Amino acid sequence: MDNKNIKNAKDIKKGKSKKFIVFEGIDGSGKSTQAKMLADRINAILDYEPTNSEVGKLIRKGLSEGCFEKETLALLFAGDRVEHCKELEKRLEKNHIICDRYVYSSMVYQNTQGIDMKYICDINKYARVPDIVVLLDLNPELSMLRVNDRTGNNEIFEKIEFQKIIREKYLEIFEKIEFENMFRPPIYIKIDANKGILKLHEEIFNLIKEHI
Ligand SMILES: Nc1ncnc2c1ncn2[C@@H]1O[C@H](COP(=O)(O)OP(=O)(O)O)[C@@H](O)[C@H]1O
Ligand SMILES: Cc1cn([C@H]2C[C@H](O)[C@@H](COP(=O)(O)OP(=O)(O)O)O2)c(=O)[nH]c1=O
Repeated sequence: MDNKNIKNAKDIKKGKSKKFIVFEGIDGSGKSTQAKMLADRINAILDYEPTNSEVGKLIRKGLSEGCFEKETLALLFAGDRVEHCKELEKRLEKNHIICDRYVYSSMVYQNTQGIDMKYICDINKYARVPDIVVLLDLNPELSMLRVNDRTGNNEIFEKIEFQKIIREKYLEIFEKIEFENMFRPPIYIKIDANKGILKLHEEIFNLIKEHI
């Protein structure tokens, strides 16, 4: 498919192996919704980060209570990812795996909080590079409207000005800079997420099915 937002498609071996697919985007961009719909459609296992491991639970506590230094959070996210990646290879022998957030979230959020990008990459160096990354791009004013419709407390990151910076950082790493580094995936797809849930799902499925 001729889509200017798909990069590096030549490198992927369609149908040869199960794929590790990652969804990224600002809070409320629709990652969880779309990751689940795609997982159901292609019969994939659905993962997410922070995970539900003990480290992941600690992270969620830290996010809601604001009780960790940013340096500590960066290390906890990396540690949670090490645990997540431990069994990934084995699980990929049998199933596609879709993950809601991954190392790119650390590159964007922890860097925005002031942690050096090289350090973030170093502490995440054992993270497996995904086959496909889907970036859901959305104006934070729209995403925050969606999030405020959700029940539960807003976490510390769910502030509109912060989300604007996060969106820009995603676009920046996606367009050129850090995606050129060790975590550059064979395929990455940027999608305008400002459309209905079903329409967005069809668009994502049509782009992904070319490669799995
Ligand atoms: N395309 C969409 N249009 C309108 N609302 C949406 C859309 N996708 C998701 N939502 C709603 O917005 C909220 C945030 O979606 P969610 O998938 O949890 O986002 P994320 O995982 O990126 O934070 C949820 O209430 C969800 O039902
Ligand atoms: C995976 C990851 C998430 N985060 C942040 C982003 C989110 O604000 C928060 C919780 O993730 P998540 O529950 O996926 O948030 P949402 O559904 O609102 O998108 O953790 C990081 O800062 N670094 C990371 O490496």
